[in-house]
Amino acid sequence: MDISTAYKDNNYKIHVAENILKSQLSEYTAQYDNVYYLIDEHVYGIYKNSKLSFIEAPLVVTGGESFKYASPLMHTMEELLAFGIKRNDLIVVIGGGATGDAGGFIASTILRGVDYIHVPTTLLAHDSAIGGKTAINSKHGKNLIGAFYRPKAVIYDLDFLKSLPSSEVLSGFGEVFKHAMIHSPELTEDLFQATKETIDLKTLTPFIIKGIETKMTIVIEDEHEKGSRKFLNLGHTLAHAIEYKYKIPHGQAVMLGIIASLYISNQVYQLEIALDYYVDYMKHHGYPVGLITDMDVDEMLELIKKDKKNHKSDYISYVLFKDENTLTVTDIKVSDLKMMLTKLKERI
Ligand SMILES: O=C(O)C(=O)C[C@@H](O)[C@H](O)[C@H](O)COP(=O)(O)O
Repeated sequence: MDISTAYKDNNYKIHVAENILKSQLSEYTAQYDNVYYLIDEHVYGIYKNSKLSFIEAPLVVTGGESFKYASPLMHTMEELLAFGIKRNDLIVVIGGGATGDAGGFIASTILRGVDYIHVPTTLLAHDSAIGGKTAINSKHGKNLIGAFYRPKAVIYDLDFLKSLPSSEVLSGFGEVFKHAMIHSPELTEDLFQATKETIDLKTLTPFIIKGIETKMTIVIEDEHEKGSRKFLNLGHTLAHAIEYKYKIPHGQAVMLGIIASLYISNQVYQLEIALDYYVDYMKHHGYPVGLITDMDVDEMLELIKKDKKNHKSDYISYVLFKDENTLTVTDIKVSDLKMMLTKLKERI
């Protein structure tokens, strides 16, 4: 299936299907004199003699989140410059969300911008590869350095998902779940039902596609996150802090962050969202819900204060439900948030 973006210009396609990488990629690479491949070391280790054997001399980069720091990033940039990369060359980034974020950041800054193609290899990356956000981490927190920079295409070969360990499936599913919640209560309930017992990749394809479409619609209306794109950060305010502190996979932290968002929505907007329904479901699937009980609220707040959505000192901009169908971004006083997170710890 191909999904096309609908920006005013500079559009690109998201190709989603099994076993499409080589054939689909060749349609793009044929247009460039030089193509540089940045591949996550874990992905390359698994597929170098099979799906990726057609790639000659790739740059194999540090796997996962540890690639998203200045030092490994500069190393790869220096390598690209040493090879003589030119502005009219292409970079193909193959890996999960972290590789995509950092690879996209390299493409957006090297020579002030070189074309790139995302080849996401994880479930999580059905989210991060869409919408042109690139990022690396700082000692002050996650994703604090980056740019908006559209790829030339996204080639999502679902075959890669078959080798994912269960912790990665759980992580990616966090973003699938988030997209369903953003889409509608009906889609969320369908997803609950489809995954009541197990999260099985075979049943997820329609939800992944729906997730991509949901995200695309929002990103096209607000590419630079001035308004509705902030809704895509549902659950991320606490998630980024938990992920940064406890080094758990991003989407697993997002699930914990969603619990916090629902609890805070109930408090701020006097809603009656059945928190236990969500908490029990997440515990059943093995999400580390206990970290909410363990977290040091002051430490979390220090990280949350650095969130890019914040625009007023002493207030945190939080994505909340104001009714069961409607998301909103609400500025919450740090002292009030401290009280609510402390109560949530006791509530879980
Ligand atoms: O694309 C977006 O916009 C999102 O907010 C999607 C998030 O799920 C994604 O994880 C993003 O990288 C995190 O948001 P950030 O803006 O704080 O980096």
